[in-house]
Amino acid sequence: MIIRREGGDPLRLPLVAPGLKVGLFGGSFNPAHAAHREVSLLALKRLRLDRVWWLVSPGNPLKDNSHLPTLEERVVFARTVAAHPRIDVTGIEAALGTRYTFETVAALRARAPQVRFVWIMGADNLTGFHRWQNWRDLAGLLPIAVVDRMGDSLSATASRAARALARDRVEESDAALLPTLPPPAWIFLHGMKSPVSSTGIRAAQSAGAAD
Ligand SMILES: Nc1ncnc2c1ncn2[C@@H]1O[C@H](COP(=O)(O)OP(=O)(O)OP(=O)(O)O)[C@@H](O)[C@H]1O
Ligand SMILES: O=C(O)c1ccc[n+]([C@@H]2O[C@H](COP(=O)([O-])O)[C@@H](O)[C@H]2O)c1
Repeated sequence: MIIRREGGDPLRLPLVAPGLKVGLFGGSFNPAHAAHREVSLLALKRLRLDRVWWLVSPGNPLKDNSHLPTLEERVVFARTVAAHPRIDVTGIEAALGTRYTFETVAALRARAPQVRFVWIMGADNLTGFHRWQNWRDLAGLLPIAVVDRMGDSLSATASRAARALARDRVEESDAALLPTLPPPAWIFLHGMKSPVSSTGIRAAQSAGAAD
């Protein structure tokens, strides 16, 4: 399996061991920013994860990707932002040839069956989760941690997916148990309300370029 590490060489799946607790944090990372790092650190701490893998997407299947920088450019920059010994920035989806999260997670579980994977996403993604391919089956593949995001708390917790999965919601005080729980199981983690977004950064960059 190919990922890219420092130096840019194609590599395999990051090292795994039985029982390792790994958070999967997928995104366009166009560009990566401080809130991505903050979400990862929050998940590492609250879920007691061993590692977080950033899955830099070849292209979100629900977004227009015509102006997306190359995967390599996004991975290289994301590494400078992540800069943490327990965060691996990867291009796993390109290596697997998957784009939909359900396919990615199914492939990873098949390749590393003894790893305890958790899907991590911001609250905005819970709001639209019911539009993801096979979202109910995805929720049945691995526990999910949703991290609060400025402007998205209410729409996320009242969303179609949140209502459909209401019985599977885990108390926040049990966050450390989430990676070991049989799916479907999900949690909404408070403690972050960052307004930072890639959209805002791109807008500021364009405004700066126009000056
Ligand atoms: N400020 C934030 N707070 C919480 N989660 C965030 C925040 N920014 C991004 N995320 C989460 O990080 C993951 C990757 O997001 P992405 O790379 O699309 O960044 P983004 O800032 O949402 O980008 P864009 O503005 O282009 O949509 C998603 O699960 C998203 O919800
Ligand atoms: O599988 C899907 O149908 C699906 C639909 C929308 C988004 N996703 C994934 O959600 C993650 C966050 O996407 P983004 O663009 O908000 O950074 C990223 O890993 C996408 O591949 C997945």
